Amino acid sequence: MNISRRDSSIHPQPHPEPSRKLTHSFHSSVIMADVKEYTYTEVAEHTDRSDLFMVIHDKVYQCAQFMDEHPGGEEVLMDVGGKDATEAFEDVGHSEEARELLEKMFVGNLKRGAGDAPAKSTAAQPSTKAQQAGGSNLAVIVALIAVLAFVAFKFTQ
Ligand code: HEM
Repeated sequence: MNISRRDSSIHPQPHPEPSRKLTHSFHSSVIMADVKEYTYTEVAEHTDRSDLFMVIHDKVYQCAQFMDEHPGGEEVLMDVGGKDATEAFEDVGHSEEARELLEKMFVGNLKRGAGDAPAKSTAAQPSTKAQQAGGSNLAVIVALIAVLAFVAFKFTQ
């Protein structure tokens, strides 16, 4: 009798805190596992008006239900069906509202293979920044020339 009571004190019940943490991490991994991954080859199989996938910023969207509603028309969506539409989508300068609509069409993430082209978003960003930097450099040069011309003009008088 006494021995069994002493046994239970040697092996106390586990503290509730770590077990709660374990449950939490278990749930997060279940949520992560729920997000489907598509290869480019899989995305390219969905090009029908009634089943149209497109990739924007490495996320895959099912746009079939949106064809009639798109303010830019269905043709532009058909053109990028089964492809990476990041450039086309960003070139138009879509609003925040358009980006919120995208969330409802999300079906999974793009799984980029070794032979696949790199993300268009990352390829486009440096050139845009370089262009912006080039533009501001030009402004500085023009301002310098204006100041030098003004100083030269003052000297000649
Ligand atoms: C599923 C992805 C897309 C969604 C959710 C979407 C959503 C929208 C929305 C809400 C507008 C109204 C203006 C705005 O709020 O920005 C719009 C306009 C437009 N979209 Fe899209 N769009 C998508 C993909 C595309 C693609 C791939 C193109 C290709 C070029 C495109 C071309 C246009 C054009 C040209 C307009 C302007 C229409 C006008 O003002 O006459 N969109 N889009």
